Amino acid sequence: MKKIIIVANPTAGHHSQSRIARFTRHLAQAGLPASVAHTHYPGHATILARDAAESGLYSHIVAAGGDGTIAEVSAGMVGTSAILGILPLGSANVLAHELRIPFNEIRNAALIRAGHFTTIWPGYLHTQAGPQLFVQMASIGFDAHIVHTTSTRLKARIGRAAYAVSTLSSLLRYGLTEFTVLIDTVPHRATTVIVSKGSLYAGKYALTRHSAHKDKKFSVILFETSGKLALMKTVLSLFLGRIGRQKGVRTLTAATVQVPSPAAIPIQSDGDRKGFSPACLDISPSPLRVAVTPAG
Ligand SMILES: Nc1ncnc2c1ncn2[C@@H]1O[C@H](COP(=O)(O)OP(=O)(O)OP(=O)(O)O)[C@@H](O)[C@H]1O
Repeated sequence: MKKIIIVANPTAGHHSQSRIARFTRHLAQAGLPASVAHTHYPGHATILARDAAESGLYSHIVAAGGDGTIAEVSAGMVGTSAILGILPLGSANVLAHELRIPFNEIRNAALIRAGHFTTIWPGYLHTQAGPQLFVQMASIGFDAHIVHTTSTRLKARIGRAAYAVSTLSSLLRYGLTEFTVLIDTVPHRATTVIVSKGSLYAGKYALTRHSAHKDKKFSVILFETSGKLALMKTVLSLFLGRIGRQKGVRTLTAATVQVPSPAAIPIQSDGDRKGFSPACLDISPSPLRVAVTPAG
């Protein structure tokens, strides 16, 4: 009989030993023996997930954390037959909202037991630091500056509200730079680019109408605005769910995105800082199986 391993990030926003213990207990009651491996440093989740996938002992590898933990676990198991489970214990948990993963441990354990999964195609971000898998979205420009300047301490204290603080200070301080972005090799000019697999942003805000998780494509949202006032309106429209109708914003579909600019434009993926441009983004050559409810 195959087992379950839970890769838990103790630094994730809503990490909870008691919730993991309850989840493990419910899995055991359903006849699924589960063990827990805690991460000790950034990137450790990839090593733990890779070892688990290569051992062939586990049907499911569960990422207990937020989008950053899910991305690191996914990087270790993408292309294998193991199924990714998600126990949403992060700050924003965008992928979990997107795939309608139960936040309740009892319902989540039942979902793992039922064995349903969907197949998604994650993205890869290539920078000077090497290739890094992302599951939900990456961005270059203003949006990434927010992530770069969000205080880890404040995030630990007030959770997602720390991003609101950083958004306001970034609106005042970020020097908007226009750069060239190649979308499926076609050049465009923008001050920010959001490259998204999903349809949601920062939790449950609507970014696009269509989720591209099951496609070998991204949704690419270009901010063509160059003034601060226009940027403020764009940010407001994002949080009001009206970004699709905002002047100076364009949504395209693509399989590759390149930002050749050597001008050190900030980059983030799945809510974590990922250095600066130049960068290239493409679709993972192998898919990922993710445990979901039949409706998810
Ligand atoms: N033991 C650890 N010590 C320090 N950092 C860690 C450790 N384990 C993982 N990390 C790092 O923590 C980062 C943040 O984790 P994660 O994204 O899951 O939580 P979050 O930021 O609260 O959630 P969300 O992305 O949903 O807002 C990960 O990208 C990972 O690199």
